[in-house]
Amino acid sequence: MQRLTITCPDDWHLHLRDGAAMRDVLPDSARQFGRAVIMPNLKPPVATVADALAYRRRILDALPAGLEFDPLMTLYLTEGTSPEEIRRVADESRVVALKLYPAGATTHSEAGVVSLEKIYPVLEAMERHGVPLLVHGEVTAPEVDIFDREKAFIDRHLAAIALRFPGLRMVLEHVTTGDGVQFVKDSGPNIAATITVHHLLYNRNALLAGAVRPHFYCLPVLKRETHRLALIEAATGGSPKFFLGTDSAPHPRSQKESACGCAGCYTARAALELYATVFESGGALNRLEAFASFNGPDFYGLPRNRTKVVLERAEWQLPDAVPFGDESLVPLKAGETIAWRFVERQQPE
Ligand SMILES: NC(=O)N[C@@H](CC(=O)O)C(=O)O
Ligand SMILES: [Zn+2]
Ligand SMILES: [Zn+2]
Repeated sequence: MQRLTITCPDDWHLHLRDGAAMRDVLPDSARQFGRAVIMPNLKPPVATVADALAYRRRILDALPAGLEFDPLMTLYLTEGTSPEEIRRVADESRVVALKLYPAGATTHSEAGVVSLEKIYPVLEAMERHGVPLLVHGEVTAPEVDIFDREKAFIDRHLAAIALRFPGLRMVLEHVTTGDGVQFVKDSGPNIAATITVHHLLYNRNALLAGAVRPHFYCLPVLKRETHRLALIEAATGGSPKFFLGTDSAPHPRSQKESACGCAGCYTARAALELYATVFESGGALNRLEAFASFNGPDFYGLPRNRTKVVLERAEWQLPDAVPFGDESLVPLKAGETIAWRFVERQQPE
């Protein structure tokens, strides 16, 4: 049996939700990942250090005994965020970044930013204090085609922010295009990106060819094959600027299989196994550890994990659905057989 032992990975972009739904999904992530950057798009948003620490406490209270998991919290950047709040973030190691959602770009982004110029004083404070800005990089202008919204965001906004705040550390979250990859590669070491496993596995045909398949609907939306190949090259190519961020985003089945379905793929059930599959088919299994376990902590200035995880090449079948509060949740690859299986986490000797 082929086995793969790597340093315990982290998930640098995760949606855990709250309450009973969170209790159902949290173990999937906490089993595989040592830490995760927890997205703040709750309703109401996690907007202050006090909110983030209260949310972190709820996560730790919901963590099953025996699992070691460190939630790295983020704040939702609004036009009301104050530069003083940035100083509080800089002084609080349990809060690691702020998340920028352009208003209307994605799930629970109503509280997001309409006018980027309004947050320049906050960006200036973040640059000064070394606090990273995590970006959902899509414009929302109705005349811009949904498949072009990432590139338009880079051209219209991200490039200008990078020029104006040259020391600002930024992560282009869930990068989905060759244009995004190129922007990150051409930028300094202060700019990086996370890559989801669903954008590595699928192009937009999965969503639209033959039938509309709502479980493949996420934002940014899946792109054409050339972009998927650019993402694979970025993830497996050895650059330290790209790291693992699942963007696992659970929504109840009833809200996915709907005339107005929510955006988000639930990938946490088999996240590491699916990344392993992608790296294996790219002939780059030896680079999985850097992508999953080294590049993220190095960018954030955090220590790499000391525990290890073991995967084995053994087939298993994902469930058709899993519990999610009062509802059910359909994982990515529901009912399908996959090639890698997570075995265990090992303590250092
Ligand atoms: N990725 C998604 O499609 N959805 C995310 C929000 C986000 O990360 O944009 C969610 O919270 O559901
Ligand atoms: Zn997003
Ligand atoms: Zn997300």
